This record gives sequence, structure tokens and C-alpha cells, in this order.
Amino acid sequence: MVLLSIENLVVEFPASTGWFRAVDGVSMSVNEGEILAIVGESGSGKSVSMLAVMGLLPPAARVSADRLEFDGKDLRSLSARERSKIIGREISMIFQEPIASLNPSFTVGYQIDEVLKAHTSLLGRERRERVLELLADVGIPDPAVKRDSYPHQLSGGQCQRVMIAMAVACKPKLLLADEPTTALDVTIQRQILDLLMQLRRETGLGLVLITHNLGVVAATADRVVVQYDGRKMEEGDVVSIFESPRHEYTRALLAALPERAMGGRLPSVADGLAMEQAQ
Ligand SMILES: Nc1ncnc2c1ncn2[C@@H]1O[C@H](COP(=O)(O)OP(=O)(O)OP(=O)(O)O)[C@@H](O)[C@H]1O
Repeated sequence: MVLLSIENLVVEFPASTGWFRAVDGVSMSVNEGEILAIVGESGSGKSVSMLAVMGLLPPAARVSADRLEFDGKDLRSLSARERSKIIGREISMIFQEPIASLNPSFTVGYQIDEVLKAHTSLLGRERRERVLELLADVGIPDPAVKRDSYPHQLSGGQCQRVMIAMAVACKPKLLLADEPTTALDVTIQRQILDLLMQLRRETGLGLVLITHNLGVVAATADRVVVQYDGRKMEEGDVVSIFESPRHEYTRALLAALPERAMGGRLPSVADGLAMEQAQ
């Protein structure tokens, strides 16, 4: 079943010379239990597309779409009350910088509890138990101690796990993960990705994984959307995107993978595009 359906999404920001179009007619959908990766270079509009879904863009942004539906509900016409039932509860988002996304002044247990308070009817003692359960679920060692820690007392990987615990606290149907592993070292990246895949298996949530890392895409995604300069360049299942990319930009991205490095220097996307054009 289709969970998220986006058609012809356009997002513009006011600029000194008029309106700057950050997302230019993007369409995509995510099914239950599916991992959709959105790849593309920095500034290609990946985050802005998902912030539009969450309704988290600044008021000055101009957003339009022919369709913006979650679980059969039109996200464009929700009342504030309906929105608060869906956003942060049925759809949640995790961001790139775990430490910056947590509030340094409160313990991680308090911050997870706030999510439960806002979106569930659990009582104080039940919430305390649920906080411990969530910390254990995301693989935080010694949850009873870590619950009372402040973000700076945890490692980057542990903070990202706390963010994931907050995001899945209300058992969302859809999780939007914006570069969830970029700030982490490679072994921790792997663990966080494994955790997201495990949550997908156990809860059947749909996952949108925003990344510029094609290695991460190959290891996790079912389908891929390639974005460039605010537009969708191509879309397909992960095998066909890797084996027979149709668009020049996707081929350039693939050519820039580290394992294709030549002469001790990592190629850039610009090198890939130059190679494409030379052929
Ligand atoms: N609040 C804003 N006001 C003006 N322009 C913005 C705003 N947010 C994003 N943009 C612009 O929109 C474009 C797309 O940004 P976006 O963050 O979606 O890129 P991205 O593909 O997610 O890149 P990254 O991988 O670096 O996060 C960029 O040019 C960015 O500068």
C-alpha cells in the first residue's frame, strides 16, 4: 500500500532576484515497509522536499503540489489539530547532526519523555518504562544510567540512537531520515543503518533515506530517486539504477564512487560528467 504520494512538488524561496526554485516538480511515492533512497549532490533539494512533507519549511517558502498525500490523507489541507496527530507521530524525521538536534540542557530521558507526553496518553510511570524500553531497543547500553545523561555525555553514535528512539517512540508509519549517518564514523554508520533496517523489519515502517552516499543506497534501499538541481533525474529499483543508469548525472555519481578511484585520487562528480561527455 502507498504510504506517501507526492506529485509535482514545487518549493520556492524568496531571493533578491525573485523566487528561487529549490524543488522543481518532483514526484515520488513510498510504500509501506519500503526503503526509498533519495540521492543527489548538496543543494539538489532532497531535504527541502521532505521538510515540505513535514510542513517544517519557513513561512516565507512557497509550496505547491498536485498531490501531497500520506496514508490517504491530503497533507495540504490538514487542520492544525489533524496535523499534530500525524506529524511527529505517524510521520517522523531524523536529522543529520545528532548532537545539534538534541537539546543540550535536558537529559536524553527527559527529551524522549517529552515526545511520549506530546503524542501518547501514557501515564508518568508507563512513560518511564517506555523510555527505558526505547533506549534498549536502539541498542544504548545501560539504559537506566544513560537515561539521566545529557547529550554531551554520550558519543555521536549514541546521540543518533537517541534521535532514532525519539523518532520511533510513537511507532510511526513513515520515517524520514535525512543523512542519518553522515556525521558518524564508518563502523557506527553501519550499526545505525542496521538498526533502521531492523526497525523496518520489526514494525513495517516505510523509510525515506536521504543520502549522497551510494554505498549506503546499495546496502539498504529498495528503490532510488536521483535528484539534481531541484529535479528528479531518474527513479528505479536499486539494481537497475546501479546496473543500467539512464541519466548522465546518475552515471557520473556512480563513476565517483570511491572504489572506482584511479591514480590514488578520488574522482568527483564533475570528473564523471567530463568522462561521460568525452565518450
Ligand atoms: N530556508 C531556506 N531559504 C532559502 N533557501 C533555502 C532554504 N532551505 C534550503 N534552501 C536552498 O534550497 C536548495 C536545496 O536545499 P536542500 O537542503 O534541500 O539540499 P540538499 O539536497 O538536501 O543538500 P544537502 O545534502 O547539503 O543537505 C539549496 O540551494 C538551499 O540553499
